[in-house]
Amino acid sequence: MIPSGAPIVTAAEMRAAEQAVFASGVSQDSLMERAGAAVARETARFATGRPILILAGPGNNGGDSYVAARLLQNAGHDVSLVATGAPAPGAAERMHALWHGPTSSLYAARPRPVLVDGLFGTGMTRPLERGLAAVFADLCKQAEFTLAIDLPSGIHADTGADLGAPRGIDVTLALGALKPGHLLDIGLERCGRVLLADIDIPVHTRWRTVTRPRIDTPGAHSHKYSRGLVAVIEGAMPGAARLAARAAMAGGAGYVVLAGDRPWGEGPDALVRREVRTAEDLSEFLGWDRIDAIVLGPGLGRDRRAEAYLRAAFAAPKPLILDGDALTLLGTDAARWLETRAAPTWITPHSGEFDRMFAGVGSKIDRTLAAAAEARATIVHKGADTVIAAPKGEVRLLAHGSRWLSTAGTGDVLAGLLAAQVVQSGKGVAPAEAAVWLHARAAQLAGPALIADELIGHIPGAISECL
Ligand SMILES: NC(=O)C1=CN([C@@H]2O[C@H](COP(=O)(O)OP(=O)(O)OC[C@H]3O[C@@H](n4cnc5c(N)ncnc54)[C@H](OP(=O)(O)O)[C@@H]3O)[C@@H](O)[C@H]2O)[C@@H](O)CC1
Ligand SMILES: [K+]
Repeated sequence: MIPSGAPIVTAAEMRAAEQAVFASGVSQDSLMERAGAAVARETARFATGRPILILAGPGNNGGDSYVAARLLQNAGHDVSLVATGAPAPGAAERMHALWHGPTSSLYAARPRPVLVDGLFGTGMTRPLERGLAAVFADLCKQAEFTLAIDLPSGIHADTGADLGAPRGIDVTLALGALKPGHLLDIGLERCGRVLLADIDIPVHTRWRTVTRPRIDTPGAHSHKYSRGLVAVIEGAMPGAARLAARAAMAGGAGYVVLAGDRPWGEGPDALVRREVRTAEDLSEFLGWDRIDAIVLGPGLGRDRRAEAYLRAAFAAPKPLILDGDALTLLGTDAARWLETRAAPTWITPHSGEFDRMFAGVGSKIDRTLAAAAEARATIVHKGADTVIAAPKGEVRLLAHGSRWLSTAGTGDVLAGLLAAQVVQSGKGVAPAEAAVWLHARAAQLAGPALIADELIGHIPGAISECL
């Protein structure tokens, strides 16, 4: 469980925020006392009287450990401490000097029921040394409850990459703000439950976790067109487009048209069919001024006609949602193509599609942000760690994704749901954030081993939580 709408900052931004606090007259010691007190509070809450082993690394993460150890001991807990080296000069060293309880070296450490990991936090620069990682993993394994201070040692703060983090961390207490490492890559699965401790460090960022949207009940004068018309374009695999169209309907669009060469195909009776057999037919249809958003890509195919459909959709001056085969067709020229569009565009690649379209280095956030700026499109970079990025620098990270979403068709549902949010809530990151939240919530409501068709049935339930 990760707090919704919580700010996310990189290690460097966190350090800068700390420096600003120091510049305002707060000492490093008092900030470390705040951090250590938060750690002690949460540890005590979960320890329920059991003996505690605290691991203290050489940096300020270790400094937090020394504070927590002292406060827990003063409160009557049975605390022992393991130090992996001499504390760094400054606050950590001073906090070390204030600890008067039992201390051992890592290799002499005996497991205890409660383990607090204060080895490394945002300062991890390289993989854990093998011997240390093995002892640490063993102590975690033998503990009944493990809490990591700020980040599990062995998770890269900015990327979530695995630098040797153990399994079995129950709670990670993020200090001041979430870091990308809590939500990305291996970090997402190794942090356990993430709690956020407010230690009074103001942070300014455009990166947040996805929040529940507020959705308006249709007004007294609402009608099918005012609630938005979504056009979904069918292709070689019509089931995918049908899923997108049904999801747009369930997502609250007022009118959904499925355009393709199967004018009397299956689907709900409320789904309007429009016969489109050629790119010319499609261009003519997309010229209809009632259309508020177009979905292209689910099951489109990659043949000549698909390419011509893509060109027709690009030429239409309407909000456009591109997924699946449309993204594959864009290929490595994606950014060049996308940035030519005057109307807003959203693309929803999974990592394979994203990597085929965009180069880039850094974390998933860095790469998605760079691609969004280059393509001038809002990108929903799907995965267990979904990242939404907009051209002007906003980022949203999904904190409650369901692993059960990794089945065929769930992406088509997301594309349709996104179109429904685009026609209802406008530009940029907001509709993408709403769609991603509803999609994830519908998946939770659908439960394990869900299939995409069932997911659609749970969208209204997810919406009802947003009214
Ligand atoms: N500033 C403050 O007052 C506040 C800070 N806070 C706390 O401080 C944490 C950040 O502290 P930090 O910057 O000191 O980094 P930290 O994570 O302790 O590690 C740095 C040390 O580890 C070393 N090292 C790195 N990787 C290594 C490896 N693989 N194997 C071995 N060594 C390795 C590295 O060595 P070096 O790379 O320099 O050789 C350096 O000595 C933050 O997460 C939060 O808990 C909060 O309490 C708020 C107040
Ligand atoms: K840690």
